[in-house]
Amino acid sequence: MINKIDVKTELNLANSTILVVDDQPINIKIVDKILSSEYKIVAATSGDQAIELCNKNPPDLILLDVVMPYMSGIETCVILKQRLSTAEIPIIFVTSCEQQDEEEACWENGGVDFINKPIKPTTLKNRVKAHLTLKYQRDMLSSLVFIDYLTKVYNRRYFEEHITKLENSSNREKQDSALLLVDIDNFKLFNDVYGHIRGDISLKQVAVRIQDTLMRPSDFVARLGGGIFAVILPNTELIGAISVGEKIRRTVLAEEIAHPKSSVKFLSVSVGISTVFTAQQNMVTLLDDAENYLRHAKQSGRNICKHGQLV
Ligand SMILES: Nc1nc2c(ncn2[C@@H]2O[C@H](COP(=O)(O)OP(=O)(O)OP(=O)(O)O)[C@@H](O)[C@H]2O)c(=O)[nH]1
Repeated sequence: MINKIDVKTELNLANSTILVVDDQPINIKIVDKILSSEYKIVAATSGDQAIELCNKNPPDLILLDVVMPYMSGIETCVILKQRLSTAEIPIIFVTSCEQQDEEEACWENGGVDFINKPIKPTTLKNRVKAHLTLKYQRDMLSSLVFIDYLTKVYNRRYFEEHITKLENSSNREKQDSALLLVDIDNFKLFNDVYGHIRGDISLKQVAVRIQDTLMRPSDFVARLGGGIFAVILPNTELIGAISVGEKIRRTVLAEEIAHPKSSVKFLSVSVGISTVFTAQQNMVTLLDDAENYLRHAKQSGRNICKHGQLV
C-alpha cells in the first residue's frame, strides 16, 4: 500500500527502484552490474535492514536471497507481507538451493518468482522487467478503482477495504492505530458564496495539504464524500495522532482561503480523532468514536481537533 498516489498514464519502468537483499556483498555487486543501467538499485545485507529500508521507502520490487544468517529470506518475506505498507511489493527469490521444499516455502509465503544462482543476466533482466510491468499495470488499475477523481487522494472504496486490513495488522503487531476525520467547516456556505467550481478547487487544496502532512509510507488519506476526509495512521498512539490532526488544522488555515461566512474568515477544518487499542476495539468503534469527536468539534465552534482522554 502506498500513501502517495502517482497516477501513471504510461509505463515508465526506468524510475523503478529495486531492493537487492543478500548477505554476500559480491552477489549484490553482480546484480547491480546487470541492472543499474536500467533501474535504481538499493541494497541490504540482512533481512532486518531490508525491512527497515522498505518501511522508510518502499521499493518497486525486491530481489531476496533465500539463505541468510539470523533472518532467512522466507522469514523476511513473511514480515513484509504482513505489513500494510509493504505487502504489495513483488518479491523475487534468488536461490542456489534446488530443494523442492524450499521452493514451495517461497511460493507459499508470497514470492512471485525465482531466479537461480549463478544468475544469468538475460534471465534476471527479463524476469525483473516482467514483474515490474505487472506491478505497474496493477497499480494503474488500482488507481482507476481506488482514487477520488476530483482530489486524486484515495476514495471511500479504498478506505473501506483497507480499514479491515488495518484492524488485522493492528491486532497482529500489537500496535495502536489512529483515525482522523477531517471535515471542512461551513463548506455549504462556501459553495453558496463562491459556487461549486471554487468549492472544488478548495477541496483539492485541502487534500494536498492533508497529504503533505503525512510523513510515513503507511499513512494515507481518503475522501469519504463532500468535504470530509479520513486519515489513517497505522502504528500511531493518540499523542502522535493529535499532533498530526493539529498540523492538518493549522496548515489548512494557513492557506488563507477566504471564507466570508466563517468566524475565522478563512476556510478551516474540524478534526475528530480516535485510536484503536490492540484487540480491545474494532474498526466500527474507531469510526464511531471519530464521528463523535468530530461532532464535538463542530459543536465547540469548529476549527478545532477533538479526541478522547490521553492516558
Ligand atoms: N464543491 C463541492 N461541493 C461538494 C462536493 N460534495 C459535496 N459538496 C457540498 O459540501 C457541502 C457539505 O456540507 P455539510 O458537510 O453538510 O456541512 P457544512 O456546510 O460543511 O457545515 P459543517 O460541516 O457543520 O461545518 C454541501 O453543500 C455539498 O453540496 C464536491 O465534490 N464539490
